[in-house]
Amino acid sequence: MTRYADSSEVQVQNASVVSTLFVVAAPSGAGKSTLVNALLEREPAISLSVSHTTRPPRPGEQYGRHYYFVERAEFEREVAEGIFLEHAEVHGNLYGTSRDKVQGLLAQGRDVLLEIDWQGAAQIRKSKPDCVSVFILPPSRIELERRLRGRGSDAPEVIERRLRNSRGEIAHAHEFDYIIVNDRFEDALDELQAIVRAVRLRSSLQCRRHEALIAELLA
Ligand SMILES: Nc1ncnc2c1ncn2[C@@H]1O[C@H](COP(=O)(O)OP(=O)(O)OP(=O)(O)O)[C@@H](O)[C@H]1O
Ligand SMILES: Nc1nc2c(ncn2[C@@H]2O[C@H](COP(=O)(O)O)[C@@H](O)[C@H]2O)c(=O)[nH]1
Repeated sequence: MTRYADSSEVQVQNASVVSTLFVVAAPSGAGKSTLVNALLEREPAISLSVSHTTRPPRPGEQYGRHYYFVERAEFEREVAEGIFLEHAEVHGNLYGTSRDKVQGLLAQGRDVLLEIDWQGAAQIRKSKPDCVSVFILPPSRIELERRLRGRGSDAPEVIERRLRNSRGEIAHAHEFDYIIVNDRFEDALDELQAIVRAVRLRSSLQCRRHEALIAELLA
């Protein structure tokens, strides 16, 4: 097996498996989770990383499915132990991505998607420069507020805080490889899927994936 150090791409010779790490970020309420969940229905081969967080669960959220909900002291211990590939404080709560889970999936040749904030995306870009990052924008501030309030999952003061923070988050949109405006949902979903498919096609056509065939043809 040939591994490319410090890269999100892992090639397994002969099996020609190449995996990609996708990063999706957005201001709260832009529709990132709804888009990602719909993408995973269309593209079930992508694994979604389940984050650790100190945020209390919303009604209906399950431990291990939506998040690993932990106390702040436990999260801080895990940070000290180095278990996170990236971690950040977002809207007053701590969030982090398990290093072992992501590395394990990539090593198996699975594409992995991280739904994280811009600070985590910046950390991932440093350690995994081949990652593919997408920022989701709402079509307007009024619509962002309408979606956050309409979701009905957060207290009014939490919604106010997230709306206030959205300016600082949107200021980092230009750091991402792609931007999608989530106005008409189906259009945004098609665009997200198009990015995934284009990246996969590009990976499948890379020269190093065909080393075994070239060697066989030259033998
Ligand atoms: N294109 C769209 N048009 C109208 N409503 C939408 C659209 N996309 C998502 N929504 C709705 O907006 C609300 C917020 O979406 P979602 O929970 O996916 O946001 P999010 O970006 O993941 O937020 P957070 O970061 O807080 O988890 C949901 O009620 C969702 O159904
Ligand atoms: N840096 C990270 N950010 C994360 C992670 N998991 C989620 N998030 C981001 O936090 C906010 C709020 O999420 P919510 O579920 O409380 O609405 C949102 O932007 C998420 O993308 C993570 O592991 N690392």
